[in-house]
Parts: sequence; C-alpha cells; structure tokens
Amino acid sequence: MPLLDVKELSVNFSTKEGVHHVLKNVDLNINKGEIVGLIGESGSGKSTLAMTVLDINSRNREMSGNISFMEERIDNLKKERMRNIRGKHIGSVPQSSMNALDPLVKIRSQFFETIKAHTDMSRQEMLSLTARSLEMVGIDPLRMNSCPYEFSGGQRQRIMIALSMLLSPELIIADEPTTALDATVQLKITTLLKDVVQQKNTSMLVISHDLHTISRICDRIYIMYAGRIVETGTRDEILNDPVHPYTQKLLASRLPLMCEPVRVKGISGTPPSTLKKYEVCEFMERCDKVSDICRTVRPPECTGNVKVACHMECHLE
Ligand SMILES: Nc1ncnc2c1ncn2[C@@H]1O[C@H](COP(=O)(O)OP(=O)(O)OP(=O)(O)O)[C@@H](O)[C@H]1O
Ligand code: NI
Repeated sequence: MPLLDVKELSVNFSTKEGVHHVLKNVDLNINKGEIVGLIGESGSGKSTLAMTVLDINSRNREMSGNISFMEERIDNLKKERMRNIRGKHIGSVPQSSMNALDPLVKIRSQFFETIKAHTDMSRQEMLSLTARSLEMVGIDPLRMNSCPYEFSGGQRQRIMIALSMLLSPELIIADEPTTALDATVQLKITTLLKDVVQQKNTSMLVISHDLHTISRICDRIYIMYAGRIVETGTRDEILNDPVHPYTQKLLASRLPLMCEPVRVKGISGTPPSTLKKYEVCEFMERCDKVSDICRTVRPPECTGNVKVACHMECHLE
C-alpha cells in the first residue's frame, strides 16, 4: 500500500460569491522513498491539495473522497490526532515559508517549540538535534541563536527545510520551495531537498508551477489543470514523451536556465473559473488539438491505469 493514498478527492469552497470547485476527483499516491511532483499553473489547486492532506485551511471547505496515510484514514481524524501527525509524521514546507518563521524569535526557540510539541527530549537533546538539523542543510549550528531576519531568503528556506525534517517525518510536503529564489539558489535548494530526503529515507510531495526546475528531482510527476490531474507518469515519460496537450505546452514554455535569454512562450488564454462546473474538458478553450468529441464528451479520468485525461489518446489509435 502507498505511504500516502489520495482517492477521488474533490474539494469545494463555499463563499459569498458562490461555490468554488477547486479539486475534482483527484487520485494521487506516494510510495515509500519516492519524490513525487505536483505541477500546474497558479490557481490550479496544488496548495489546496497540500492543505487538505494536512487538514489546514478547512474553514469553508467541503470535501469528498478519502485520504490514507500509513494505512490509516486521515481525512476524518480528530483535530488533536491530526496535530500529532503534522510535524511528527508529515513535515511541511508551506508556500512562502521563507516568511513563515517568526522574524524576531531565535531559530533555536522555534525549533525547540516543534520538538516540545511532539517529544519529551531534554534540553541537551534538543540542542544537539537542532544543531544536527541545521548542519544538514548547510547552516552553521552556531547561528541557532540568531533570528530569521538576520538570514538571506535562501538561508531562511534552508532553515524551513531543516525545521520540516526535524523529527524525521515519513513524508514531507514542500509547496513551491524554490519559487521566490533566484535561479542559482533554486538549483541549490532543489538539490538540497533531494539530498536530505535521501539521507533521511523519507518521501516527498513537491509542488511547483515550474516543471523545469522541480522535475529534476522527481521520480514521478502529476500534472494538474483546473483542479484535475490531466497526466501522470514517471519523470522520463513526462519530460520525453508528454501526451496531454497541456503537458506539452508546459514543457514548451519552460525557461531555459543556462541559455541566452530568449522570449518565452507562455500558454495563451486563461484558466477556467472555479465558480463554473464543467461537463467537458476544462482545457478545451486553450487547446490547439481540440476536436468535436472534446466539445461533447468528458475525457477519461486519470485514475487507475488511465495516465492521460485526453481524448487525443483515442485519436492516436
Ligand atoms: N478558503 C478558500 N475559499 C475560497 N477559495 C479558495 C480557498 N482556498 C483556495 N481557494 C481557491 O482555490 C483555487 C486554487 O488555489 P490554490 O492556492 O490551491 O492554487 P495553487 O495551484 O496552489 O496556486 P499557486 O501556484 O498560485 O500557489 C484558487 O482559485 C483560490 O482562490
Ligand atoms: Ni499554491
């Protein structure tokens, strides 16, 4: 059984302006030791998936489907049990996490707080665990007495990674871990993530809108469009042989890191509204391979053995 198993997950948010349909029948799993990427444009629902697994941002959320972690259903747990799982068994590097640390509280105190919430370690043990964690991400342990404002953005991101790994959780969820950083620091942080995940023998779900940077470290990738998984496969399948027109466009619009500056072709058009319920393919209006069947029949869903949610698959036969 996978370590994390998300099945038929749909999430709606009720608001004054109506119901937002944000996740639609999402199937996603992560095996032990795997690094899995979740890639899609801004607003496609990636952070919502992360927060639903972690059971945060649940105020106006309605969900259906189920989520299992280490062979236990976790989508209907009591708040207290879920708090115990978060931090101890599932570590999280939240989006914009560089700013998630309290800028004026010493690194040491923020690490101790997490340790105390889940263990009864002595002060000496807490000190040595904090030092080892900082060392692992390339931060001098002597700096544990400094405050976050005294570090650069890249260093703060390293500290957040150390904090998320502090209690050696079985799974790490890293949401856009490199987005706010410049290109060279991005490469360093993605490499660091892979190294620490391997060192700690944990699994990771890594979320990004940037297929190019993140794919380097992933074993498998899920492509999300408008709240739906539209394609899934191994890194090589997705990068070398993408089938869904959206995945092909994502790859074509990638930013070459090491080349001379070029004009990057974005994907034209805008994603569909979350307020509308779609009976056919959500990508249809932006797809240059659209055909009659796309206008009338919903494409197959990316569940079970179906790896691409597109009628085009049938056209190839
Ligand atoms: N509590 C909420 N109430 C209403 N709408 C919400 C709520 N949380 C998220 N949404 C909506 O869900 C959609 C998906 O948001 P989400 O943050 O999951 O996207 P994302 O893929 O992570 O985007 P980004 O790459 O910009 O981080 C957005 O349209 C957002 O406005
Ligand atoms: Ni997000």
